[in-house]
Amino acid sequence: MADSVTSDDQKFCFKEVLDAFRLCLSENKEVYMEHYVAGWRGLVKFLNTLGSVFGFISKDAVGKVQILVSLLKGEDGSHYSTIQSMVKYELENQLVDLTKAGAHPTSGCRTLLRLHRALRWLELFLDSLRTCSEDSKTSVLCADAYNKSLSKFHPWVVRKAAGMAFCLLPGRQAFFDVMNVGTTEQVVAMLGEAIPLISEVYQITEDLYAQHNILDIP
Ligand SMILES: CCCCCCCCCCCCC/C=C/[C@@H](O)[C@H](COP(=O)(O)O)NC(=O)CCCCCCCCCCCCCCC
Repeated sequence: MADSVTSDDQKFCFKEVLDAFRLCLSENKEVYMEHYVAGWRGLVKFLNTLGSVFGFISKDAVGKVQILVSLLKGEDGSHYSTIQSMVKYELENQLVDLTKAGAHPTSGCRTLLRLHRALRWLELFLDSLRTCSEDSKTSVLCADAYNKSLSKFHPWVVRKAAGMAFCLLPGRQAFFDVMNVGTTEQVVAMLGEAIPLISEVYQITEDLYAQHNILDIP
């Protein structure tokens, strides 16, 4: 019994992701970095349960999460408590390469932008998972969401590798099982809760980056 409790604790549960995104927004709609990275950590954990073919995607996401965590925990960490404060601090202190790659390849603004673009893919993918029929193929849903969003930022070779990895995604039911939420109805309900939260975080970040003209950081 104790063993099964322990292994349950270690299992990924989609609720982790939901909770992180629920905590992301402050009262005045700032996005807390701590919870944003916690959301990504949960997603990476999910990805890791799908097998090593997704390793190259997971590695990139982990690297980016680590950069943000180091900034948050570093000596200037107080400036990184929200995405808004990060953008202000890094822009005011010329810590971002705005037009071409240069001295700041790991700025918070650049790193977060990469995850932010992937968040749009996630929003589309989760929404299609929520509404799809029983016989839908997750590989097709995932590729459609990718082609409508993140793919335009990726070179051919990355698009090709991603496309091949998508073909190895488990089917809808196995996918729902890995989410570890419960019945299909419960998964669909939890997706219905998570998607608006993810959308709002996405939109606030998008508007902030647009306002500062930093949506194209190289
Ligand atoms: C369901 C599993 C499928 C996951 C597919 C995610 C979209 C495919 C992304 C392909 C990225 C390939 C790796 C390399 C990327 C980088 O070149 C590229 C640019 O970075 P750079 O400017 O520093 O070079 N990086 C990125 O665009 C960031 C990608 C971050 C991807 C994170 C994906 C996390 C997936 C989480 C799955 C969760 C599903 C949850 C369902 C309940």
